[in-house]
Amino acid sequence: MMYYTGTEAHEHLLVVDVEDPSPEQEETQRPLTKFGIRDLRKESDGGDPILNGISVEIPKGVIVGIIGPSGSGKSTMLRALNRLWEPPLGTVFLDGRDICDLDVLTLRRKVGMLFQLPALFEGTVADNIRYGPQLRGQKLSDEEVYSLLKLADLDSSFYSKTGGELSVGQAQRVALARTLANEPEVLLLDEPTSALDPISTENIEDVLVNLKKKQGMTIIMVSHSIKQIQRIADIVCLLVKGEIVEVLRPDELSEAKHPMALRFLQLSS
Ligand SMILES: Nc1ncnc2c1ncn2[C@@H]1O[C@H](COP(=O)(O)OP(=O)(O)OP(=O)(O)O)[C@@H](O)[C@H]1O
Repeated sequence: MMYYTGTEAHEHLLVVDVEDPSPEQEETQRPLTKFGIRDLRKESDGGDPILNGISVEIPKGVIVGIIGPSGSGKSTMLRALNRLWEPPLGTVFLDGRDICDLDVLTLRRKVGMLFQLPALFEGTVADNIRYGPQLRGQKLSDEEVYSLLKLADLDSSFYSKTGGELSVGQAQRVALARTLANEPEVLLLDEPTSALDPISTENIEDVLVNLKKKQGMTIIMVSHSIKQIQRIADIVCLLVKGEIVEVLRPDELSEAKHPMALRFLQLSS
């Protein structure tokens, strides 16, 4: 199924082939663009570009991989999407609305984020999962906690465990379940599996692909692993020196034309 996701005036026009959109998405004729990112710019104190005019349309219900050399601005770009960092220039639109017009807590509920290392709060896994809804005065039932655990591929025995009893991979899945408890529409992931072993990595990748397929979740993931991006992403944005220099499908990476992007891909493969 093809989704045309750009505008004529825009630098990056994407036609994305999305497999298996959920039936709900088909029925509601979903809006095509989740994030519209316009000309994000930031210079370092020395005048070097950190973000050098990032502009891209991010479609709904796809996994977008963000790759590029170290220091190219991947994390900075990601953090701009839920206002963990505010760029001095440029605009981010979520469903067509400038994210600066949204209440920041509402924004962060809609746009959840997961980092490289999971940081769980004190208390049990269930306490962690209940935390976000509780802030809004909502108490999750045991069944709701179990179903969030299941969504993150954890069985019910994790309910009353504490952080100290978990492996890093399990803790990352609990952190994911805690984020999912807020019912986000978008997940931002900053190298979520780089501290995990291959089995835990595969578990997380499976969960992410299921979230996309079953819930139409939009997932934007920074990764250093080209192989991982090739396994799960629908679109790849290649950043070099604060600029998106290529937007490709994972199977087109060898066709990258930008010399530094090509070099990066060759060295990383
Ligand atoms: N608020 C800031 N002020 C000044 N410099 C910053 C700021 N945020 C990031 N930088 C610098 O911008 C550059 C891009 O950083 P960023 O962490 O976004 O890159 P990255 O591509 O995610 O790198 P890595 O792959 O190593 O994690 C780095 O040189 C960083 O030191």
